[in-house]
Amino acid sequence: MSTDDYKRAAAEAALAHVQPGMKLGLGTGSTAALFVELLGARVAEGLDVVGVPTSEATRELAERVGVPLTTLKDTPELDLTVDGADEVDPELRLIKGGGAALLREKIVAFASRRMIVIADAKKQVPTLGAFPLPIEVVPFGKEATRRAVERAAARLGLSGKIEIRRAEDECPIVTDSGHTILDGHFGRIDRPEELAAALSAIPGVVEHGLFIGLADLALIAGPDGVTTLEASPASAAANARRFA
Ligand SMILES: O=C[C@H](O)[C@H](O)[C@H](O)COP(=O)(O)O
Repeated sequence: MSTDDYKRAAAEAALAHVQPGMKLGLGTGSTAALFVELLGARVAEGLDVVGVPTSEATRELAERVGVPLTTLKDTPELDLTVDGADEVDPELRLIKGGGAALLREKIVAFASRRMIVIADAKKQVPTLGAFPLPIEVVPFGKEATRRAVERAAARLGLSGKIEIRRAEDECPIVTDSGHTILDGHFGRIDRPEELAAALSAIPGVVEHGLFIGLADLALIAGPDGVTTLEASPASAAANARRFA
C-alpha cells in the first residue's frame, strides 16, 4: 500500500467517529482533504453535519464535495475536529503547519470538544522536531522576530536555522490570515512545552505549530492497519476543562 492509501485508511477510520448532527472542524492538508472528500460522500447519502474549514483550500474543497459549512461566529463551539499532522509523538503532542494553516487549525481545534489526528505511520515520531517547526509571525518586523525566536530557542539549547518560508518566486509566503511563516529547523525538541511558552511570549509571533494538549485521539495508518493512540487521562481532562 502507498502512503496515500494509508492516509485514506486513517481518514476512513475517523469517519466512524462522526455522528449525525455534529458540528465539525475540518482540517487542512492532504490527509484532511481525504477526510473531507469521504465526508462529502456521506453527506450526499444523507448524513447531517456542518463544518468549519481551517483554510481557504479546505473551504473550497468542502464546497466542491458538498459539505455544508458554517463559521466560528455562528457556531463557536464544535463537537469534533479531524485534522492531519506533520509529526505526532507518543503523548499526542503535534507539529502542524506544513501547509501554513496552523493558526486557523489551532483556533478551530481549541474551539472543539475533541480533536482526532489522522496520519500515515511516517508521521509518528518518538521526539518532535525533525520536521521544521512552523511559526506564524506578523510581516512587520519579521527579521527582528526571527532573531528573537532564534535567541529564545538558543536559551533552550536549540540550534538550527530559522528560515522565512518562501514561495517558488522567492517571496515570503502569505498565510490565509496575511502572515509570514518561519520554519525552525531544530532537529529535536526535547521540551516542547517550554519552547511553546517561549515562542508565545515573543511579540510578533502570532502562533506556533506545537499543538500540545489538543489532540484526544490519533488514528495512525500503516502496514499493520490503523492504530489508535489515546491522550493520557490527564491531558484528556485538561482538554475537557476548556468547556467547563
Ligand atoms: O498547515 C497544514 C497542516 O497542519 C497539515 O495538517 C499538516 O501539514 C499535514 O499535512 P498532510 O496531511 O498533507 O501531510
